[in-house]
This record gives sequence, structure tokens and C-alpha cells, in this order.
Amino acid sequence: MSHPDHSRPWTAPTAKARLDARVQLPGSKSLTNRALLLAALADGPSTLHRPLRSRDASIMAGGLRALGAVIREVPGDGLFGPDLEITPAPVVGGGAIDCGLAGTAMRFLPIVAALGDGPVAFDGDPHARKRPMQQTIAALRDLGVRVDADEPRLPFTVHGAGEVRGGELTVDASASSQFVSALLLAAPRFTEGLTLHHRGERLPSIPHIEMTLEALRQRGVVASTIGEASWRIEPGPIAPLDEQIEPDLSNAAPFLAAVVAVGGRVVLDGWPAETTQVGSMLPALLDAFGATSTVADGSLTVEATGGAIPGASLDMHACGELSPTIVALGAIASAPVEVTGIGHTRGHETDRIRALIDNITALGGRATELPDGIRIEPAPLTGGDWGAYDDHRIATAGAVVGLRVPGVEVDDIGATAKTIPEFPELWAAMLAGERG
Ligand SMILES: O=C(O)C1=C[C@@H](OP(=O)(O)O)[C@@H](O)[C@H](O)C1
Ligand SMILES: C=C(OP(=O)(O)O)C(=O)O
Repeated sequence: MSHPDHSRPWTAPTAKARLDARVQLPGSKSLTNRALLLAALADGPSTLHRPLRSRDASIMAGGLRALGAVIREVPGDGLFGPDLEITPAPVVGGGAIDCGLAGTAMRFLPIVAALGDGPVAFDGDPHARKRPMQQTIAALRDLGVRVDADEPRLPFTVHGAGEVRGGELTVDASASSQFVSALLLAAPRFTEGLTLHHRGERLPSIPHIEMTLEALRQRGVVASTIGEASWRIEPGPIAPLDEQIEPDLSNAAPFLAAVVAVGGRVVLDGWPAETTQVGSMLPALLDAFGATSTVADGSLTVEATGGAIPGASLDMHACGELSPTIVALGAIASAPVEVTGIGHTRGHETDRIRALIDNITALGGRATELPDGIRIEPAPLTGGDWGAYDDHRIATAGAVVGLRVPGVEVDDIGATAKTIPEFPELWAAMLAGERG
């Protein structure tokens, strides 16, 4: 698929007719980046079929290469690019890793670097330097690993000493579940494994921790939940695995929300029978907005009338990554919509609560900040600028609003390159009613 120049403002297409489309989406970011990391630490080569190809996935692969792994492209079925073959090697230090804006890279890779034998310098995009990192640095220091950091955030240098003993550790993962996942993923390689406890005011995105545990178990690691917010990873080898990556169900959110906005029907192919992705919550979320979702023969079908969008009050602490799309529906709903449990998304690619409120308000909408969320009151919207703030999900939220509001100009649709570089083409194909 070609990638036109998306550096100029992108006028979100307004839907002219009810949808009738079949959509196929690229691989999951969270599954791809876990599979890459575990393959790099495994005791034999692995192949990933249909991995995600995007900025975050390249950053993870590049970081693992800097730490010694050999990752090469091999021919696949070509749906969204080649497959990847990963050959592990002992973790080496001495390099530098640019984490871009990828939370998975900036939280997961420093723990892998600690297994190596020398310094690894970590940095990222300007906004990455604002994302919460103090728990990564504190956890490494508690594990006896030297970290040089002027501030408790990027940039910093991890000094691997060839071994991490592990044992028992407590972290506060209130700001991101990724602090927990990072430690669990590397823990089979700690001499004593790891007993990890979270102690803090909240724990967001628990399904992503489940995804981490499941990815470990699929590779023969003994990984268990031993309390409300405690986990145990036994030390031992990580088995190689040839795996087909599921489509990114979180990136399905705007495509499926489009049905609620416009009416008609979208069929999403490759819907897994079982999954640890938070996108599995989308059918229930969209049904709360009057849609009807059915799963049959490996596809999800979402249908809706395209009439007035009802109000809803949703606690999204488990699936904050889906909240920008749901807030976008709130902006075009006919009754108040409240999304709570998403205070931690202030530390995502941008402060998502601020970005959504500013964008909706700029179009004439009425959105207000709650201690841990957003409330949107119905108001007529007019076209205007929609800032992406380097955030793929804020950019695609603008696309959803633009389905009903003519003249929504997303300033940087290229932000979608973080996890779905094909977004503008796939969006246009859905609106054209193309059958995939
Ligand atoms: O582990 C992962 O792959 C992710 C965990 C979640 O992070 P938070 O717990 O910071 O929300 C999620 O929002 C992010 O997109 C991906
Ligand atoms: C929060 C997200 O990303 P990251 O992995 O950078 O934290 C996201 O994709 O919604």
C-alpha cells in the first residue's frame, strides 16, 4: 500500500452514505512488541507472521537489534508486509536506543538492557521525555542495577552488569500497567525469577498485564497471578514460538465506531475467537451506543441505524487506549457521555484528556474535565482544526468526528504511523464501501 504525503492537514471525509464495508487491519502493536521481545530472549529462533509494521514496531525491533538480537524480514503472505524472523543472542550493552514515543519500548527495553553487559543510553521524542518513567528507574535500582538519570524520566543510561538476581519487588504502576509488564517479560531471565507486587492508588489496563502473562505462558514460562495485584514469574528458558499476530483490535475502534456515527454495517475480518486484547471490549462498548455486534466465522459485524447517538456513562480504566474513540462518539452524541477511569491517559502520547477537550471545544462542543475523565454535553459542532498532538488515537478520533461534521481538519494524520500507517487509505476504502 502506498503512503501519500500526510504532512499537510487532512480533511476528515464526511460520510455520504451508510457504510457497507469489509475491513482487514494490520497486526496488534501490543502483541507484536511482546512477541519481538520474548523472541529476542528465547533459546531459539522464532518467526512472526503478519507482525505489525509501524513506527512503534520498528522502534522495538531496532532496540532489540541494538541489544544483540538478529531480526530480519522474510516473505510472508504479504497482507501488510513481510514476516519477521528473530534469532536471539546474548544481550549486549554499549549502544543507544531511541524509543520515539513508544511506551512499550521505553518501559520494556530498559529491563532487557539490564540483562546485558554494559551501558545502554535511552532517549525518545520530546514528548517521550514527559511520559512517566520513574517506576522503571526505581525498579531497576531496587533490583541492584545502576541507572544514571538527572531526572526521573528519559533520557537515562542503564548499566547492565551481566546478571539480574530478581527475587521480590514492589512497584507503583498507577501511571501505567507497562511498568508491571516490563518486569514480568524479562523476569524469566532473572536468576531467581520475580515476585512482583503493585502497591498504588489504581492499576490501569489490567488486560495488558494478562496479555503479558499469556505471552509468557505460550512460551513455556511459569507465570501466575498470586494475589490481587501480585504476580510470580519462575526463572527458566523462554521457548521460541512461530506465531501469527492477531489484527490490532484497538485500532479497530475508529472503524467500528464509524458504524455508530454513520449507520450501516462494517465487517471486521480476523476477529479472534479468544484474545487478551482490550479491543475485545468494543462490541459491548458500541452496543452501549445502540449498535448491534455479532461474531461469526472469524469476523465481527457491527450494525447501527446512524440515527441519534444515545448517552452513556462508561468506566474505561481497563481499556483507556479505547477512550479517545469513545470520547469522539460522545462529541457527536445527542445526550451526555461520561468517560471515567482514564486519569492515567494524561501520561500517554499526549495528555489525552486535555487534547480531546481542547479539540472538541475548538469545534464548538461542550467537554469538561473530570478528576479521572471527560464529560461531554450535546452541542452543535462546526468544522475546524483538530490537533493530533503526535497521537495516533487523537488523530483517528478526529476522523470519527469528521464523519458527521464537515470540515474537520486533522493537522497531522501522519501521527497514525505510530501503530497504523495505512490508516488514511483504509479509512477511505471503508467509506467507499470496498469489500476487502
Ligand atoms: O502493554 C501494552 O502494550 C500497553 C498497555 C497500556 O498502557 P497503559 O497501562 O499505560 O495504559 C495501553 O494503553 C498501551 O497502549 C499498550
Ligand atoms: C498508550 C498508547 O501507547 P504506548 O504504547 O505508547 O503507551 C496507545 O497506543 O494508546
